[in-house]
Amino acid sequence: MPEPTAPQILFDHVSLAFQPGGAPAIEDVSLTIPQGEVLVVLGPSGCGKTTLLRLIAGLIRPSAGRVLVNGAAPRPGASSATVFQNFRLLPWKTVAENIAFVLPDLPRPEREARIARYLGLVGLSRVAKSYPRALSGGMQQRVALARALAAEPEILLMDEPFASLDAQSRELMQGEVLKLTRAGPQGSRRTVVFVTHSVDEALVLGDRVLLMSPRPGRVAELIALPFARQSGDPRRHPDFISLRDRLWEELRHMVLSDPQSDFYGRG
Ligand SMILES: Nc1ncnc2c1ncn2[C@@H]1O[C@H](COP(=O)(O)OP(=O)(O)OP(=O)(O)O)[C@@H](O)[C@H]1O
Repeated sequence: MPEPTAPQILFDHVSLAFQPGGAPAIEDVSLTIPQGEVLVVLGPSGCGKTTLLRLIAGLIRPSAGRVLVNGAAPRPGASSATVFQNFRLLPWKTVAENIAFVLPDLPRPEREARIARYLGLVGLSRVAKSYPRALSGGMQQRVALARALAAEPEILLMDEPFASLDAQSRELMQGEVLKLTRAGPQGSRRTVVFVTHSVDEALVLGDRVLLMSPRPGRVAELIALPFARQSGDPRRHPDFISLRDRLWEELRHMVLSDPQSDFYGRG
């Protein structure tokens, strides 16, 4: 399979401080993400994972350096859609209306077809007419995922989207993300930047893993996964366990050596 090459997302020596002159949340991050890649971002709490997503979404601008998406500064809502951990469904709208809300410009038959397609994909066709309060937290999160997918963005930004799901739903949803991102020829595949705290999830879903170190957030390592896009369960690949152990050890070390971490100096 040919390697994807075009840098759809470019970070060029990017630093960001939330307060002018304050300590940077992320510092000197340089990175290219080709079209169609699934990049999983892993790192201790506070290392700037969400900040990275918000920069790609165009919600914040770098204090130094450049972020480019398709060669231009990103504009909110232009080429990406985000699935947050804290799904933001509108409580006064039904499940179907929540999804319709992000598709205002589509003619009605097409809009309804999209709603049906993506609700089917997340296994929730039967609750289209329900209100969010009638659904479990996990089901609401799947609606939020369907809503982001239904917009069919070029880039899908996922911020711990499965953190609140039960183990079974989480695994099923990971399978759906894999189907979505693996299907289709290069060029038609969606680019995904996926933030997680789970090393296993990172290794199952990613083409590459970006490991970030904290305070300020920097690129600690970029790892091309040897089992990405291969048939079969990546967890059975001979390199899976050793890579998982290594990443765990690096994360553990980062947390134990961070003076601002609750676990500083332990272990
Ligand atoms: N709006 C903001 N104003 C000031 N500081 C902020 C703001 N948003 C984030 N920060 C700080 O920037 C740093 C990076 O935050 P960010 O949320 O990107 O980290 P994260 O890796 O996603 O954390 P977590 O894993 O806990 O979600 C943290 O120190 C955080 O306190």
